[in-house]
Amino acid sequence: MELRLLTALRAQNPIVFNIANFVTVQDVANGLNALGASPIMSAEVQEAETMVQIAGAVCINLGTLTELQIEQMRVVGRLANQYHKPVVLDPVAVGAVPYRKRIAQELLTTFDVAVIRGNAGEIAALADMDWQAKGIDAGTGTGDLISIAKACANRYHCCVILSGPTDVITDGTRVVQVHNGTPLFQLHVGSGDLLSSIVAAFTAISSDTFEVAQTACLVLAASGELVASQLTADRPATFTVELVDKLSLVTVPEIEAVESLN
Ligand SMILES: Nc1ncnc2c1ncn2[C@@H]1O[C@H](COP(=O)(O)OP(=O)(O)O)[C@@H](O)[C@H]1O
Ligand SMILES: Cc1ncsc1CCOP(=O)(O)O
Ligand SMILES: [Mg+2]
Repeated sequence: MELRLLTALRAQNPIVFNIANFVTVQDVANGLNALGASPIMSAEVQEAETMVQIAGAVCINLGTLTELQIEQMRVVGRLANQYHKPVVLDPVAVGAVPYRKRIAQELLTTFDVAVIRGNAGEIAALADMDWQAKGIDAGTGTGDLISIAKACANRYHCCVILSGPTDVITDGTRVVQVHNGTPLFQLHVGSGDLLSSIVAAFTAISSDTFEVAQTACLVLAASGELVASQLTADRPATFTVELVDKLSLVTVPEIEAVESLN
């Protein structure tokens, strides 16, 4: 685990170009900004090349995809590969909506991604493994999460983050699990979207994708855990606001004091 990467991210303030969804776009922008990255969002394919050129990394989120946005994703993904900018894909609800799964799998043949970040329902769907996803949420299943994450990583030749109560990070061979977090994340729509964009921010400052994926998971999960530990009741709105503040203020020693991974 390389928490020095958080210090480096705050020093470098990398631009993260997000093809976002209209549900959580501002949460993602504010969370990235608070952490120390520099978000930019765009829905116009005509400016795709400039966006990719100025960005340190790209995050493509399928949350509210449209045919127009899918074409933008194709163009941006190819440009990101051309300019050697890492791409993080957030395959929102591909386990619940066959159309989305088809689009995600088509995109994954169109350009290379550094990381796929999704919940169990989404990662299982991309790996064509049994799971019962529920809308945007993980849903339920009996499969082994590490096997599912590895299968996805090996199928698409990238790092995979299977997020949830425990985040499973794998490059298809190596596995690290981050046990930090809080159930309050499940009451905050946009937690996963924010994590995917934070992963992208870290990929902009280090080429060790497996390392940065773990670090990003730890930073967000530990920040949420620290916020939850100070709340006197499960308040979803307060958690959301406090989380953004914590992303701005959290220190490496604070994270080290609570980190739980194996
Ligand atoms: N029950 C939980 N307990 C602790 N942390 C959680 C829990 N559910 C999700 N998280 C955390 O919330 C963040 C978003 O993950 P997840 O909820 O899986 O994404 P999504 O919102 O895309 O379904 C991750 O940092 C994850 O560790
Ligand atoms: C509710 C919803 N619908 C389409 S995208 C979206 C937000 C998903 O956010 P997250 O996956 O981070 O919970
Ligand atoms: Mg999600």
